[in-house]
Amino acid sequence: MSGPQIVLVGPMGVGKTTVGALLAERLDTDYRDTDADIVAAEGREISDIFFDEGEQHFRDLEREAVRTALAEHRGVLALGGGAILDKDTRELLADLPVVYLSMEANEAVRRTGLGLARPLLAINPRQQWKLLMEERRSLYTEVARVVVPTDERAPEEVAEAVIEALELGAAAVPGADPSAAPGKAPGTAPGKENQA
Ligand SMILES: Nc1ncnc2c1ncn2[C@@H]1O[C@H](COP(=O)(O)OP(=O)(O)O)[C@@H](O)[C@H]1O
Ligand SMILES: O=C(O)C1=C[C@@H](OP(=O)(O)O)[C@@H](O)[C@H](O)C1
Ligand SMILES: [Mg+2]
Repeated sequence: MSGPQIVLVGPMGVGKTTVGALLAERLDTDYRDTDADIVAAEGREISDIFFDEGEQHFRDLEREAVRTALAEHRGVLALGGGAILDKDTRELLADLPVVYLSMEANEAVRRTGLGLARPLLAINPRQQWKLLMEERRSLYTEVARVVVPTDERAPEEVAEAVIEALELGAAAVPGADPSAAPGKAPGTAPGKENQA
């Protein structure tokens, strides 16, 4: 199958970057993060791009970064939290092993903390996070094959739950034949039965 082995989506601070790197290590594959790709290509921090040129310019860069990464990368890929706002991106994600990492609002505020690294949460983070989730929750669910809640789970436990949810366990065992691992039917709508 072409495309990344795992694509992580979910809100800011849920742990896509942290868990993505752990997953790549566990699965002995490469890790890539579209936020990092944008920072490297532009030579500037995301907060500077937001403040200097505005969110829409960032979204344009993000759409291209996601398209390129989906075409090139075969390991674990983490997207920025707002990447799924773009319809073309959502279409590209159809039938890929997309995992929605979810969490509750209290945990989100704890994990993102104060600071300017995430410009959309720079002012009134709790209310902003709630508003963003009202807009985005159904989009994360739409693109995801499985949902993995992260509340009260350490990053290593989240990584383990992702591997179980995608039934990649055999691939994590040295010497095992990954092609023997059963896969979920592509496009399965995530409901309770797909929560890990
Ligand atoms: N499962 C977890 N439990 C507690 N803290 C976490 C967990 N996953 C990530 N974090 C912390 O939350 C913050 C945001 O994580 P990050 O991986 O950057 O999220 P994202 O890429 O989804 O925005 C980091 O400080 C990270 O150490
Ligand atoms: O949700 C968003 O709109 C954003 C999420 C961020 O990535 P993380 O989800 O990795 O924090 C980053 O792309 C930018 O600050 C915008
Ligand atoms: Mg991130």
